[in-house]
Amino acid sequence: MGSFQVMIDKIKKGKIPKIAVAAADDLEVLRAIKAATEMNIATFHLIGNEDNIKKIAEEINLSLNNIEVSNEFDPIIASRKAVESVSNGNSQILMKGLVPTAIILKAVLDKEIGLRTGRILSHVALFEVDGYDRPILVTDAAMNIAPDLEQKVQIIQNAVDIAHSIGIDLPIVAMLAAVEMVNSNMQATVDAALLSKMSERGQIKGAIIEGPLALDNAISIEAARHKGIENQVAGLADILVVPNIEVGNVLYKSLVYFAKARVGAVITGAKAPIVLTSRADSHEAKLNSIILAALSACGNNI
Ligand SMILES: CCCC(=O)SCCNC(=O)CCNC(=O)[C@H](O)C(C)(C)COP(=O)(O)OP(=O)(O)OC[C@H]1O[C@@H](n2cnc3c(N)ncnc32)[C@H](O)[C@@H]1OP(=O)(O)O
Repeated sequence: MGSFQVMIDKIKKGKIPKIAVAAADDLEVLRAIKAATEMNIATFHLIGNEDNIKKIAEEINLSLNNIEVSNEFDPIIASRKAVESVSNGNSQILMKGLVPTAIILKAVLDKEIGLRTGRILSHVALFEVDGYDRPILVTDAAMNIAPDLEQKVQIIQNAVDIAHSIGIDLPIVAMLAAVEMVNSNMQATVDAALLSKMSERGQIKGAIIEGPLALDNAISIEAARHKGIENQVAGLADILVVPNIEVGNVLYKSLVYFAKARVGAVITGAKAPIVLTSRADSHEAKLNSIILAALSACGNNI
């Protein structure tokens, strides 16, 4: 059974969360909401162009009877209203609809109404890739642009927390770079080596961190052996930590478009989980993200 299916069973044992959706007037968003409603894993507060929401809902046979709808044309204001719905306790999860990522994240980081906790907020995507024997997490493909060493520590911790919540007790974290040796001209390799040593010394707990590793050595035992990388974790990564947003975003989209991987993604580290997918992602990706966020919100670990 796939990891997303296992999560659904777990979510149903807890209190069903309400999700505030910013700029919900989008076909793929509403298709995901319809599926989540039918699975009974979430209720919704939709903020967006009400006429468009009603029109799309009718087209896809989504009943709005038990769904709260707030009319708001402007995506910036819709984002702020959705964030407020979470910060005032009306909703337990925030979801991005048809709005650019930076706009909703600015509302999330707003000092007055936002969802800051003092921790780093970061994006964690969970992929099921045919041919890879385990679910794989990728971080950070969407929020932190060029994290420094201290930010990478917190990004790793956020991803490790998600790994624990889906039942990976001691995840293997691969710090991705272009090469396996430390090269002082490539900051990613320097940070990776430091993080690996910090893990060895117990400064980062709950995971084994290894790096620098190129992608092939992180996910293929054969490739690692071929390059003479003799350790117990090379080729067996559960979490891929990318050096910057460009690498993460390209990896995310390569897995979806070339490898046809199934994906769900959340922003974690905030007061509530945030469903954040690309506007072009399918309704399946949005549904999987709702599932991942609902599991985080209900605190029912697998
Ligand atoms: C993969 C599928 C989905 C996608 O394709 S997404 C597409 C790509 N993603 C994006 O375009 C978003 C990339 N990130 C950004 O644009 C920006 O970093 C972001 C999140 C909007 C924040 O930008 P700004 O509002 O300009 O923020 P800033 O750097 O001036 O900081 C303002 C205050 O917020 C804080 N902050 C920024 N990032 C944070 C984080 N990750 N966790 C916690 N706090 C954070 C920052 O410390 C600052 O705080 P303070 O005001 O000094 O107290």
